[in-house]
Amino acid sequence: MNHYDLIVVGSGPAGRRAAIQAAKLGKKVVVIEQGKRVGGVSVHTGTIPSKTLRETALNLTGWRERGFYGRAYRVKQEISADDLRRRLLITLDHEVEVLEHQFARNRVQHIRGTASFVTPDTLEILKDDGETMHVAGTSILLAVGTKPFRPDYIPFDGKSVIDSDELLDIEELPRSMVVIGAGVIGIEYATIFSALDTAVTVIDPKTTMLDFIDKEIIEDFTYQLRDRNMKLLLGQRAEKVERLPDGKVSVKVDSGRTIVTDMVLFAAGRMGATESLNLPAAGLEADSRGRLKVNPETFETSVKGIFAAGDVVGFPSLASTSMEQGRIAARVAVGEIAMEPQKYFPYGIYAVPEISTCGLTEEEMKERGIPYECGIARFRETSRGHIMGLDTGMLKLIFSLKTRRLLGVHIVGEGATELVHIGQAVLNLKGTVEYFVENTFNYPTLAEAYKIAGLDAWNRMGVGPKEAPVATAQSTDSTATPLPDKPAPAKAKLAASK
Ligand SMILES: Cc1cc2nc3c(=O)[nH]c(=O)nc-3n(C[C@H](O)[C@H](O)[C@H](O)COP(=O)(O)OP(=O)(O)OC[C@H]3O[C@@H](n4cnc5c(N)ncnc54)[C@H](O)[C@@H]3O)c2cc1C
Ligand SMILES: NC(=O)c1ccc[n+]([C@@H]2O[C@H](COP(=O)([O-])OP(=O)(O)OC[C@H]3O[C@@H](n4cnc5c(N)ncnc54)[C@H](O)[C@@H]3O)[C@@H](O)[C@H]2O)c1
Repeated sequence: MNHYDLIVVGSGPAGRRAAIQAAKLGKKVVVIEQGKRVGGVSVHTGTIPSKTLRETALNLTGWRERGFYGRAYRVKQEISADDLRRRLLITLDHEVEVLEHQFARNRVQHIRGTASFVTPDTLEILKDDGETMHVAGTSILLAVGTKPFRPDYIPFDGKSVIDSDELLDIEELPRSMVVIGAGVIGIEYATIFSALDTAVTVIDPKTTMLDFIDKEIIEDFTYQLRDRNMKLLLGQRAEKVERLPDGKVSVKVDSGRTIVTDMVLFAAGRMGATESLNLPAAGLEADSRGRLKVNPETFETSVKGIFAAGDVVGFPSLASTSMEQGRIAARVAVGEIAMEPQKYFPYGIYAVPEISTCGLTEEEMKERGIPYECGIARFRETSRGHIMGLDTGMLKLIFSLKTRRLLGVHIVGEGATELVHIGQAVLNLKGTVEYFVENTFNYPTLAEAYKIAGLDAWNRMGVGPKEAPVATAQSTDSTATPLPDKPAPAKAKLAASK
């Protein structure tokens, strides 16, 4: 039986980062992956495919040009499912190739098969041909990710009633679609299909959506969705989903209405993929959603030497944070010091339009009783916005009145997921409103919105109380009142507890 310094189960963002980090430290590492190709949910059914689909949809529809040429403008009149898939396959091939090359040049071994515990330090690997083998490790990292939640009352058939993993295999673009679940996945796909001219209805039992985003941003976003005729049935429950003989699907909603549609996408959360691991053999137990509990600083489970990282540990369940969790877990597992991650990480929601956010929302400022001021810039006020034909999009900055520090950045509109990093850097480096007022930005750019929003807030903030540390654009830890911690340390530390 082969023995490794670190065995990694799963080759998604958490697993791949962990494996390469441990290999760079000179350790003997193996990655066990049950999928046909390495990359995990992120490469094959999640992040990369959905973002490629979005980019293809925006390009083929000419979405970004409609500000100039009107809503009827199209680059390609008839867009088929094959048009969308073509670009997807090329992108995924590149992703897998890069990953395989990284593994090869860092001498990370890769075994294809499903791993399950025999003892806390030994795993059995079941291969496709039915053969089994065993491997032992000084440490084991579980980076097994998640699977879509598929309740029994939904008649999934992979064609007209599907989950988000199946969406990439559809044969035809639906003319109408009901999306059940207004979470990140539901909203991203609902808005992408709406951009493709599918008539989309979103149903969610909650009366609000994407509650972790600043309310003013969600109001602007919601207005844009309604303006292009998307139906948002919030506070309503899809009670019964039935496939009809003519191939359509009927969705009965508890408000009394019944919607007949070409396709239903069920996107109401995901479950930790821990079923096949035989956790009791390792002395571990998952929660009711298949997730594992870890120490949020080390990512070690309750069993010494067994670590878990990525979506399987729950919130925030992002590819970006999963990578960092994997890297930290690997360093701890092989006995190296792991630097604590930066306090604030961004969320990027790749809907149409994009939303991105970092730091505290206005609602959180109020809850914590922090006196604040906001600055807002609309993209249509920027020259770059004029050049791009943008009539929507906004950036909102939130500053503490006491320390003048930036505490939140919230963006909806073109380029939001890239633009947010300027705000993220200022947040983590503890910069004040003066940074935006005194800094020169490239012109014409959308980044100029930071200057406009900064000035907007600064004009209303006055000079502030004498004791406020406003002398420099970047206040230091010793002079500034520390940024209040978010209540959930797990969020700040990239780990889960929700
Ligand atoms: C539709 C969608 C869109 C998304 N978009 C974004 C986005 O834009 N930005 C972002 O940051 N995040 C996004 N995410 C989230 C992101 O994909 C996940 O956070 C990320 O993939 C989690 O990485 P992971 O390493 O935990 O595991 P995963 O990527 O889930 O990979 C786990 C791997 O483990 C393997 N595995 C499981 N059990 C076993 C076993 N017993 N033996 C061997 N192998 C096993 C699986 O086959 C899988 O390949 C999206 C997710 C979805 C579903
Ligand atoms: N851009 C990104 O970063 C990105 C994109 C997609 C997914 N993700 C990650 O993937 C994870 C899963 O996303 P998700 O959207 O599936 O889950 P979610 O937990 O974000 O949202 C689930 C939604 O479904 C609703 N819901 C729950 N049960 C329901 C039911 N029975 N019927 C109807 N609606 C119901 C909930 O009210 C909620 O609004 C998220 O944690 C997210 O972080 C991230």
